[in-house]
Amino acid sequence: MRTQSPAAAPATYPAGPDDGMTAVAAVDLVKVYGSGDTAVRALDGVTVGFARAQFTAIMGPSGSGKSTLMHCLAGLDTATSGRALLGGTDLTTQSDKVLTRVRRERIGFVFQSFNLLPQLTAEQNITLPLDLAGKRAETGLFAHLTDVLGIKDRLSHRPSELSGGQQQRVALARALVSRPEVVFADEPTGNLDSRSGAEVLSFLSSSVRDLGQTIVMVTHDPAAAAYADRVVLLADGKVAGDLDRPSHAEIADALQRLGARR
Ligand SMILES: Nc1ncnc2c1ncn2[C@@H]1O[C@H](COP(=O)(O)OP(=O)(O)OP(=O)(O)O)[C@@H](O)[C@H]1O
Repeated sequence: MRTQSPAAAPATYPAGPDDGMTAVAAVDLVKVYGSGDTAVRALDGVTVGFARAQFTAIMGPSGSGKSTLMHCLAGLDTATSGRALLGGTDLTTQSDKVLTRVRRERIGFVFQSFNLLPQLTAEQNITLPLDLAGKRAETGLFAHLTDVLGIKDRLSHRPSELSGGQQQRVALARALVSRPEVVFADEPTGNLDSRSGAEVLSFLSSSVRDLGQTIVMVTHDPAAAAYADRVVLLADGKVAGDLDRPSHAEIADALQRLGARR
């Protein structure tokens, strides 16, 4: 394990978050749910950048703010203060209408529960974000993704006719086919057996190498996080660690130390 690689975005920004290497970033991000005595400070001044063409896992104890951070960076939730930057766009100052377009056109999502539309075929699910944006897939990308993901002969099937692993592979193709600036994956292997989960993680990691995709994944599973180039640890709404290409054992150890600190 190294503490810093040349490709890794620094946790703070000597050159500023618009340094051209950073796909998405939080700058002193604060999120408070509720008010008065019942207020919860889910994010307590998080500053972290996620480099282009890198696979980062976000980990931390339950309630540490992982989902809140991802939701603020994806324009699904609004921060209380600070900045959530996607490329040069500060999501915290955008209207709901702009945020809807940003989510549809600039971000790919992969969820634990697949979130495919049941009435559409696999192919229609994959092309839906492009269809909504009135765009076509980059030449060859649809064929490449469906080939690599092994779903070419399943394209006319509906989700109910596919296994969980196949459904998640359809969701991966949907997330990547528009070449989004970042793919956010929320526990993408949470509903899969270990073999299907390993296939999904291998694909995510190869899409960084082969397509230059930027991926940010929230996970509880150290084995899943070990596929990432970098692991950012959260605790109590703050960044509590930043590991460069850690092994499974190093991740498990860091999580244990965080748990013991509480
Ligand atoms: N809508 C909400 N209203 C009030 N409090 C919330 C809300 N969403 C999250 N929280 C609180 O904010 C804190 C951070 O929650 P968050 O879901 O981001 O953590 P997490 O690290 O993703 O947790 P887990 O691993 O259990 O999914 C927790 O204390 C949680 O109870």
